[in-house]
Amino acid sequence: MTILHMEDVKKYYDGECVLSIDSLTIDKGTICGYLGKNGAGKSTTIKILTGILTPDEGNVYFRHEPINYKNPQHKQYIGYCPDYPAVFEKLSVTEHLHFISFLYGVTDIHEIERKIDAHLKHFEVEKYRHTLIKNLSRGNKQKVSIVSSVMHEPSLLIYDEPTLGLDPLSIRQFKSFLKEYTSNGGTVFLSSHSLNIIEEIADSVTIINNGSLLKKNISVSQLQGNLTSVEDYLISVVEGRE
Ligand SMILES: Nc1ncnc2c1ncn2[C@@H]1O[C@H](COP(=O)(O)OP(=O)(O)OP(=O)(O)O)[C@@H](O)[C@H]1O
Repeated sequence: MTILHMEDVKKYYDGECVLSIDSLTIDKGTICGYLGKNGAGKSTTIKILTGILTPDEGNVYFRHEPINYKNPQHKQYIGYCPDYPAVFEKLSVTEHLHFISFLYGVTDIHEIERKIDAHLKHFEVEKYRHTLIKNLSRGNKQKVSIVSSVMHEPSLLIYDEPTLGLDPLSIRQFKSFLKEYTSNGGTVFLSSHSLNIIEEIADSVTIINNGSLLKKNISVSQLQGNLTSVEDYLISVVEGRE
């Protein structure tokens, strides 16, 4: 089943077309890796999917309903994490997570506390629960940002380079976090230059270059079956050899 679908979407900056996607579908319950060179258009796509940016042409459908960009209701079903810690620096970790939960209409304090405990434990940052976020390291702020994105139990996670600044142990925790999330029916659209993460957890990859999709929903296990790494595949596609 398709959870998100883009159709004939275009975005222009200063009259120049930086994104032109004829169609893109994200299937429920999968982890879709979104790959491409610097400046290819990944963040622009993600900002359109999350409702941060409005497309200049075309439509985006969430659960088959067109998104109304003047009032993007689908935001409440989406967890977004950019490549920088999207956190309120002046709040403590728990204050921040309570605040984000309230913003999304989650009001059961016990339920919020239960989630905070579980997620902080998962990322081994529970000792910082009362620390002001401004006093955390960059990587720990990023973990709080990741946790913030799931407090309202979204059905779709859209992540733009979420592991920037995470150490190898935290990256392992991040991978198991996403696997658990999808095992409970969640869907993930993950832009990342860390191809080892994509190789390990993604079901499929979609490749963008110069604002257009070159490959869509290519099965990672099929690539592995052909003894092709995601890295080799990405480079050969971008260089026009695939
Ligand atoms: N606010 C803006 N004004 C003008 N051009 C922009 C703006 N934001 C992005 N662009 C341009 O749009 C194109 C796509 O940028 P985008 O940030 O989507 O790339 P990306 O694939 O996410 O790159 P990276 O891997 O470096 O993060 C680039 O050419 C970029 O210079």
